[in-house]
Amino acid sequence: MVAASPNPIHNEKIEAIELPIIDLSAERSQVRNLIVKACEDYGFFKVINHGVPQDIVAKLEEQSLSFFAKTMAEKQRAGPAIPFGYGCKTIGFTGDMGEVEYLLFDTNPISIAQRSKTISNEPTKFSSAVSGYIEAMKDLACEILDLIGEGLWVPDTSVFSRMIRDVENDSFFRLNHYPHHLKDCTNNINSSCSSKVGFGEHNDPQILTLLRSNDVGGLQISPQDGLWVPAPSDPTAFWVNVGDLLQVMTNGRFVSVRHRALNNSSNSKSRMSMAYFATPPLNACINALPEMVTPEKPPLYKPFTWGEYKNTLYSLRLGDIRLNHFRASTNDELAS
Ligand SMILES: C=C1C[C@]23C[C@@]1(O)CC[C@H]2[C@@]12CC[C@H](O)[C@@](C)(C(=O)O1)[C@H]2[C@@H]3C(=O)O
Ligand SMILES: O=C(O)CCC(=O)C(=O)O
Ligand SMILES: [Fe+2]
Repeated sequence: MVAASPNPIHNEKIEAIELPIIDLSAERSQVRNLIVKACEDYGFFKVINHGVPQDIVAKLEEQSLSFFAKTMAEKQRAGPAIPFGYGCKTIGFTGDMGEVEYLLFDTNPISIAQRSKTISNEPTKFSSAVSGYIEAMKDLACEILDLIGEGLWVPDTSVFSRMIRDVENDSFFRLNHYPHHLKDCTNNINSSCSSKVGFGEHNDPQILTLLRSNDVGGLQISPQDGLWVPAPSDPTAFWVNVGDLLQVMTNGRFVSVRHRALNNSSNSKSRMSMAYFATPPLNACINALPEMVTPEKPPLYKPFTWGEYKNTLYSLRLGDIRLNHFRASTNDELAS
């Protein structure tokens, strides 16, 4: 079924496919199999009954809203996002732009407390809302990663979550705000110019992302070239994205999901999203797990550390397929 959603780019198909929804309170053996299937089919799924207390989310939403409602001069006190701080319209360092403003953090509570002094008039309140949310996201990410370890039947089921629990983990956290553009808006909500790219298409580089938004949609995934599938907003749930590192560790069995966020000017309200990026330590060696490699399926990628990957990532454009820079040589290439 082709949906009537506004499409910013011609020759793209927008299709309303039902994306996997996984109830984390269901029986464990069933949950882990459903998660593995969703990671193989889409690299993307929604979790419900996840056990994250609603007040943790509500506190952060309130703090974020009051930050984004400030004047530009006040917001800029949070410093440019190089790489952490406040950013408006520019994404990364290589010229990418989008209809978005954001705050990017590392997940160390001390640096969050420090940065909060430039963000809020009530820094302790802001910092405890961000750190409390990050702690809950870390637990949820580790629980999902343990289920993945079990579902893949690897002998060490904590192989993924251990990297995130490591004190040296390099996880990031991001608050995105997509201001609605009433001035651009005509009365015709089907107008093709009513939708702009908020956050351009890309793959998340890390292991796993947990994404939560308010009740304003805009997120889309691309399971194949030229096809976009809306991921409807659900403020009570989390969307889970497989990132590049999990694709490498599963030797391509799981897919790093291509996604983007549109800023739809026909919305009466701004979209706000919160993204936790579960990331290993800089010195963690990223390689296909031995159980994922067979003579018929040799490693698809060369081993690298997260630090090496991170350096490459900042030198590339948002939409680049970064993993192409780490492909293992094929037998044919070696022979030539
Ligand atoms: C253009 C860029 C922004 C980004 C770093 C990069 O050079 C390429 C990857 C981008 C991305 C996408 C997912 C996350 O939002 C992010 C924090 C990340 O780890 O990689 C962003 C980076 C960013 O905004 O700094
Ligand atoms: O806001 C969204 O829905 C997507 C954000 C995103 O993909 C990101 O921050 O990496
Ligand atoms: Fe993303």
